[in-house]
Amino acid sequence: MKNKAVVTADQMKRIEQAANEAGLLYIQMMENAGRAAWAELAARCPAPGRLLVVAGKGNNGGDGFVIARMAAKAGWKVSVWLAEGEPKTPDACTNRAWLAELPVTVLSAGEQPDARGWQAAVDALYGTGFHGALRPAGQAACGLLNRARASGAFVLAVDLPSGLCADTSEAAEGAVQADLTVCFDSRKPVHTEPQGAAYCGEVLLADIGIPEACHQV
Ligand SMILES: NC(=O)C1=CN([C@@H]2O[C@H](COP(=O)(O)OP(=O)(O)OC[C@H]3O[C@@H](n4cnc5c(N)ncnc54)[C@H](OP(=O)(O)O)[C@@H]3O)[C@@H](O)[C@H]2O)[C@@H](O)CC1
Ligand SMILES: [K+]
Repeated sequence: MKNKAVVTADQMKRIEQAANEAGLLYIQMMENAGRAAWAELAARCPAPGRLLVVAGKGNNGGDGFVIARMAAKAGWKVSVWLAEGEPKTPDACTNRAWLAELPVTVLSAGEQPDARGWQAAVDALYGTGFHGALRPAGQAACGLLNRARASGAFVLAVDLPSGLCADTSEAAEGAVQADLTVCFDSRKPVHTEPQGAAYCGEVLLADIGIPEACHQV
């Protein structure tokens, strides 16, 4: 794809809004984002194993539910940890509901999984909506992902590692260290500035189908 401009979280929201108004619905963008991230993970971890998806309450968590669905269909043994409780945004709720039809273990906020024994872990806790410091639940979830990585799991960050601010690259104490970050449509400053990029690992930009014309916002 073309090397697009780096955009802020707010610009990204406006680009997504323009795409939605042009007919590429938000839920389709979430589907495209989750599938693109899953494809990159599957390419790096081709043998199905145990996958942990740590999901937040926003649309970043929604992308994580898409990944969980794709992984389960591909034969992975998938657990989803709702680290901050049930999702709150409509599209994330829809994708959460679709998991009920699959052999996916869903853990509530109070059921923290073990950090060991995962081939891969997906950080779908916070994306562009994160700002400020981590609260206790976020600290626990980011800590778990970092311990899973220390125990050998390959960590994929969805859009950006949780605990980082997309616009300033500022890293909250305890932020996630990823092996791979798949970002969507356009890079944000966190992907290009050294302070943020150090947490991202490899950065891949995925096309989620947004038409070029929608970037003139
Ligand atoms: N828009 C689209 O169509 C598409 C968007 N896409 C995806 O959506 C992502 C953006 O989603 P989003 O805007 O829902 O925000 P998101 O990153 O999930 O975070 C919100 C959550 O974070 C929380 N939170 C924030 N700060 C916090 C703190 N300090 N400590 C603790 N919690 C904190 C906040 O909680 P609250 O403050 O409301 O209690 C809320 O629950 C984007 O990165 C991409 O992955 C793709 O699917 C493509 C289509
Ligand atoms: K994330």
